[in-house]
Amino acid sequence: MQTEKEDEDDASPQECVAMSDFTGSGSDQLSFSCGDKLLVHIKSSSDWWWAELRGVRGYVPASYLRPGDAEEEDTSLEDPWQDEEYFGSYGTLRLHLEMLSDKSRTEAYRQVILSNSASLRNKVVMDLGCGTGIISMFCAQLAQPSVVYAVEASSMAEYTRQLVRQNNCEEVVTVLQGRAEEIELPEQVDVLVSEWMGNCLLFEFMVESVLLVRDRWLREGGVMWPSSAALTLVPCQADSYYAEKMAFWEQPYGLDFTPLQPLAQQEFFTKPKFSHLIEPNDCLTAPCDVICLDMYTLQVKDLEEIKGQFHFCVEKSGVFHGFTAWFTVHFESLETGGATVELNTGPNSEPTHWKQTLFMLDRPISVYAGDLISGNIVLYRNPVWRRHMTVTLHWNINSATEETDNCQANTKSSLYT
Ligand SMILES: N=C(N)NCC[C@H]1O[C@@H](n2cnc3c(N)ncnc32)[C@H](O)[C@@H]1O
Repeated sequence: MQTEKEDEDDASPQECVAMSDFTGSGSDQLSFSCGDKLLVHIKSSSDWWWAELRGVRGYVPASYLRPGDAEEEDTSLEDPWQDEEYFGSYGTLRLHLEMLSDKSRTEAYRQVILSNSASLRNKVVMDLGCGTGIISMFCAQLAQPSVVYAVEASSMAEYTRQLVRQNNCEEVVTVLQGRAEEIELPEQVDVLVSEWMGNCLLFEFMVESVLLVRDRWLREGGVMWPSSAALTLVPCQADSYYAEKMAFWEQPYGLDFTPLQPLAQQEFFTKPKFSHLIEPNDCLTAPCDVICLDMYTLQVKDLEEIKGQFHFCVEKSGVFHGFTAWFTVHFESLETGGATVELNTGPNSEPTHWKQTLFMLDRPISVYAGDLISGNIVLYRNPVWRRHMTVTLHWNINSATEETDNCQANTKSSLYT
């Protein structure tokens, strides 16, 4: 409960920076990510302060914060892009095997090249973040571009050169090792193709590199592949996940372990579950595209905070365990009026290695046909760790049944680690 004092607005709140992630428990604690800038209004005690982050107030552990004007600690020594770890992970085969084994993803890019093969003749292409070079080699095999600049920052690039030679593509494909936004090309490109999508569409924020390269190397009238991207959300039930992580503690081996359930909620339900596979009939409503990105107009500054609204009408009564998110990207045709290719990572399409992302509610709630779940989603890019973001969901449930015209305000903030 807020004391009288905390209701007052203090004269001059102090800006502090979070030194690590914190996941609040209960409704009066405020969650934040490492690097977030908070406004401290009241230093209620030596341990807990009353603070504000992006308009939401709550208690925060004082030990997690340092004054905003304090000397940057050794975190400034670390790369905010964590490139060593990031490109290191792409220097091994594990992630490339996962991506190449994803037929839905890889065949979609193949289909894009195939269906535009005639128009690709004599075109200059860049494959940004080419990995093993699969898309570049599709271009060389299925079309006749004049050149494909296959750009790869990780040490995989040296193997990519071998694969290009091994598959007789060296006439067309030139492999360049380096961060795409830092390399020099001899010419502008007609087509910028990249497979940049991460969990929840934006995680990794490779999309920033795509935008920087677009602005520097894509010629006037050039084509972006993907051309657009959408993040889709749906309220869902997640019985098996709930049973596995929460109901489990009710009576393991005949004992009552329910005192551990608050811990389980904190540990398992406060962060998103990547690689969740939702069944179509887990969806409680029709899904809604909450964020739509136009790859021709999207700006890097827009990535700091991306907001989307949603209004869901419950189609069938059930248990509302959480929200599931996925993305869809579209590849426009090089020919006017030509067919657009779609890569959809949702539950009604072939599964992909991204699967879907599940945001569990702190506690499930029964909903009934006709109930309205409306609110908004905000993707906040981490101001320090530039490949990370926080996803915050605010929603209300307006019950359709007369007896309970409850309108509960709820907030869920899921931190990406
Ligand atoms: N979520 C994804 N699609 N990740 C694919 C990332 C692939 O692109 C590479 N990559 C990511 N960012 C960049 C960049 N700015 N420049 C060059 N290669 C990059 C990365 O090494 C990996 O091979």
